[in-house]
Amino acid sequence: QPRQTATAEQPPQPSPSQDAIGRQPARKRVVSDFDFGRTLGEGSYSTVVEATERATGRVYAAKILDKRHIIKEKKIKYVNIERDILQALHHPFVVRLHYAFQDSQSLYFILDLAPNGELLAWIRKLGGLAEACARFYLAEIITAVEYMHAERTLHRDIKPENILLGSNMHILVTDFGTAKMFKKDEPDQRAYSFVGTAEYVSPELLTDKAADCNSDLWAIGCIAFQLLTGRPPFKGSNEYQTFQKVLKLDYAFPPGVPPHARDLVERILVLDPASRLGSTQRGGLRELRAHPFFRGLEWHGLPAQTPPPMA
Ligand SMILES: O=C(O)[C@@H]1CCC(=O)N(CCc2ccc(Cl)cc2)[C@H]1c1ccccc1Cl
Repeated sequence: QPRQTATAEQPPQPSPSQDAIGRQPARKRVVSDFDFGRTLGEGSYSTVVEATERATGRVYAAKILDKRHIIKEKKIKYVNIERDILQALHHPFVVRLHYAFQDSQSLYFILDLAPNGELLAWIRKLGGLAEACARFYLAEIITAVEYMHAERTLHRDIKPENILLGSNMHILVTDFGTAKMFKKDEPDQRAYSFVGTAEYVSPELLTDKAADCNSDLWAIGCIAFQLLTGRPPFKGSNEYQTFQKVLKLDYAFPPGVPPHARDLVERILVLDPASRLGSTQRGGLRELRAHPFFRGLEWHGLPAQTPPPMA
């Protein structure tokens, strides 16, 4: 590519390998580009540690997976799915994958750091959020899931442990290892290969193993209940007992839940997926925005709003 000679009128054009303002292209990162620090969390197939990029001082969360363990547990497919979906999703409420690399032992996902931890910890600490907080964070969760569904992606394991809080106290949805991204022309937009976490699993997944957008909607209903009361609606002494409660819609509100909030949960936690408020058959999650519980909430521009103080 002969460099064009700069003339008075024609400033030097950056060569194709340089981006617009002449910066170096994004070089493939390697392990030695980072200093790894304290452990932030342990998953069944991964460890998340703080990672500082030496060249810039930027601090990230590094999700490190042991290759031998992944192979032994036959999870290679899930790792590739997580990588592809993280790479494809770009939204302020979805954790961002900055770099992905590997060495002989491990795979590394360099992700946004979420300094304020899991939403679950806040719910437990406060015993449930004040109505204004519950409204705001439920709206952010609905916004994030609506974006994923628009990208033909089912999360399939939405729960307060997978909803992190950034330094600005906005949400960052994480853990896409069990998500499913459909191709544009895929006729059957249902997934048959995975069961989520017992407290948030939908009845249709337990009966006919099929999960779709309405199953993520069910999880939103469970999270709404938990944001308001401090506990998930369906909780048995073991997984089987929890499944029984889900299938029988066996849950009850404690006293003190505002009527509009209760009504919203009751309209989502419906056994028939198509009849749920916000179901794909009823036009999708946007239907939730019109519910009286959200009266007064400005849905547009949530990422730019200041979250209400966590209480
Ligand atoms: O998708 C990519 O960017 C590459 C493509 C080339 C490649 O080899 N990998 C790793 C594939 C892989 C997945 C699981 C195990 Cl146990 C080993 C290798 C992919 C990869 C690299 C780093 C981190 C994750 C992944 Cl999936």
